[in-house]
Amino acid sequence: MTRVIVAGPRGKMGSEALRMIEKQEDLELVACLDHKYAGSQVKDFDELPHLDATFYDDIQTCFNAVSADVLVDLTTPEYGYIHTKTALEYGIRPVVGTTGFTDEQLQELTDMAEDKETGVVIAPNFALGAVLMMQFAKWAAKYFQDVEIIEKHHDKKLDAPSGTAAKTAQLIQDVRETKKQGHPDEKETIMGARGADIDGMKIHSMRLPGLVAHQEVVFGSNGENLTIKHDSFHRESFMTGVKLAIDHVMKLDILVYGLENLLE
Ligand SMILES: NC(=O)C1=CN([C@@H]2O[C@H](COP(=O)(O)OP(=O)(O)OC[C@H]3O[C@@H](n4cnc5c(N)ncnc54)[C@H](OP(=O)(O)O)[C@@H]3O)[C@@H](O)[C@H]2O)C=CC1
Ligand SMILES: O=C(O)C1=N[C@H](C(=O)O)C[C@H](O)C1
Repeated sequence: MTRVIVAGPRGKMGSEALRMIEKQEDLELVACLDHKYAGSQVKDFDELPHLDATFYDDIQTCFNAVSADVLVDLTTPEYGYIHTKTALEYGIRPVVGTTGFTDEQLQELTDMAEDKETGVVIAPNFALGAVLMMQFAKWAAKYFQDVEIIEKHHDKKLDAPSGTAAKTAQLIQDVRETKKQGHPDEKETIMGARGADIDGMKIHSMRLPGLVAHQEVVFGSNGENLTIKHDSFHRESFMTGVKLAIDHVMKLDILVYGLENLLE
């Protein structure tokens, strides 16, 4: 039995994670970390599963009060980072879905995990289709140098570009040489019109009510375009990946960034 704490239990992803955990015979929810409602039980909330697990609003109090194997963090960039560091200090293995960490923060957490020989999984996207979309994009980038990433999310999202878009760009960078795309003399008459720039490739972030999580990676060459597209229509799409990450993190002693590293 793996004992799990969920941070962000009332959120769109956190509540879905509670529903997933409730269905698993080998996972036990032992506590929740929120910044509100300390002392409440999960079952006190009508919209959450009928589970006996206490809400804590202080991470140290929480970690001192309960024995846990894994912290699943689905909060905000600011707190996700603090939670991940604190979990490592307590020897609790973090599974992090929270996006928006800087490269420096990711490096610091990587070094800390190695130093403590404690497993961490940070996955910018837990949906298996999205992981495949990123891998296909990396493959295509070997043959198509010009690429633009268009990510579309709900308008409650805090970070831009999305973690998935940033990870996709990183995977493409692994195989693509720096190239400034578009006309060499192009000028933006409205700032930002051409999107964010990574080594000359562009990322465009759309935020609209009604969207969940969607991305297109569009490659261009002479007389042809290749579009690789993924849509998450429901947050259930992320839960197979969350369970996979919980199972794997128990066997790891380093930080793994990206679910593709856990797939056969
Ligand atoms: N890796 C993946 O596959 C996916 C990752 N994400 C990422 O997961 C994160 C959460 O997304 P989502 O569920 O949509 O966001 P929500 O805003 O719906 O949920 C975040 C929750 O965290 C709570 N929270 C805020 N601060 C704290 C804190 N200090 N301690 C504990 N809880 C806190 C919020 O409470 P309150 O509302 O009261 O402030 C809220 O309930 C984001 O970073 C998002 O990008 C999302 C989908 C998929
Ligand atoms: O905030 C979201 O919703 C999502 N965040 C992740 C990201 O930033 O890529 C994963 C998915 O796109 C949904």
